[in-house]
Amino acid sequence: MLHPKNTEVYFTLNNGVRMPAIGLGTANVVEQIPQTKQAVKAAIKSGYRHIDTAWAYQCEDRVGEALKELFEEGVVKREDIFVTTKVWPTNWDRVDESISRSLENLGLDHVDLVLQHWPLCFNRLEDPDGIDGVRRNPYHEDGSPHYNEKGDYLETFKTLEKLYLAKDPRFRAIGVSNYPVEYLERLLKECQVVPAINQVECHPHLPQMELRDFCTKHNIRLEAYSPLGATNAPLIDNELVKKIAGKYACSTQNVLIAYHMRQGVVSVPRSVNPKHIASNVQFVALSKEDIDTLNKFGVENTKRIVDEPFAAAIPGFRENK
Ligand SMILES: NC(=O)C1=CN([C@@H]2O[C@H](COP(=O)(O)OP(=O)(O)OC[C@H]3O[C@@H](n4cnc5c(N)ncnc54)[C@H](OP(=O)(O)O)[C@@H]3O)[C@@H](O)[C@H]2O)C=CC1
Ligand SMILES: O=C1O[C@H](CO)[C@@H](O)[C@@H]1O
Repeated sequence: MLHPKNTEVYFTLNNGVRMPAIGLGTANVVEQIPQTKQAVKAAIKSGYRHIDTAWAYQCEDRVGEALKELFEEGVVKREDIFVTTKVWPTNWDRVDESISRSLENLGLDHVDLVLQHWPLCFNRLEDPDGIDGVRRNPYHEDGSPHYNEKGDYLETFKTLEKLYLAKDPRFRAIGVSNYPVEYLERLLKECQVVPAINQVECHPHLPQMELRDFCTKHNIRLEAYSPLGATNAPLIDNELVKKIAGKYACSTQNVLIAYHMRQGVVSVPRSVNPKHIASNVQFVALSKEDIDTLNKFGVENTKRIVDEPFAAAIPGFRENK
């Protein structure tokens, strides 16, 4: 039986916008930021039609340069691709400006999706080495996060909602990231627009079963970040994933991506290696039984890999640290 490539699979969001099920992640480690442009070009040429970026990744300009060249070369048109950007917690009360800044960096007149990056409000500490002169991750001298104590994390989504309802042409859909169930419950009580996406860490060590069920029930699509286990892709050496990959004669990377695709979850594996980028598109018809096995493994061996001390205020993120 012929299967599509991962890049040919699309999911429909709750407002009717179609989103490619796989995208290229661009949260490159600092030394690799200059490689972002060639990674985006390699991805689009391998069939990807979705780029996941953010103001905080300091590479929107490089994503933009790649897209500009691809448009000029006639490889793709703007309407063929899906671009996501995000509003960082230092910009929690400057949503409008943050979106404009991202568009300026990207050289685009609109993105497809804007996410609230984290349900947090940071103080803006001036820092010449920061982003746009502001420290990205602000901490007090004692190491505690520099939260804006008067800030309410939901304000950011409420502003996105206001712009969305006013038909702001700068984006087509809005969503959140790193929202646990209790924050989504509050959001659904206080807002009219249901987020199209909740982008969270998700992989066989963190299957997010409760959050996934909640999102499915409320028509919020889950999107998996760090699908390979973040930098250096540690999950590609997981013994259970290796065993399952053996059954399908595919790579463990392909199983890790299929795990999401087959459950209706968007995923955004990052790579700056054109061979990896191209190989990550191989579709695997992972069976329900194998997905259940991976989910059971995650429930019994739950492990959050991405550990951000600034996330301490969010329920479920750092209680055991
Ligand atoms: N909303 C949020 O708070 C967050 C969002 N994200 C988003 O999710 C994306 C993905 O998550 P991220 O944490 O970056 O990590 P991933 O789980 O995507 O893993 C990235 C690592 O996997 C390696 N890799 C990729 N493909 C292969 C392959 N085929 N074989 C071997 N190694 C491979 C990459 O190395 P190489 O370059 O050498 O291929 C890189 O070291 C981010 O880039 C970002 O866009 C991530 C974290 C938080
Ligand atoms: O999106 C993001 O990527 C970085 C690195 O994992 C993290 O701080 C942020 O949420």
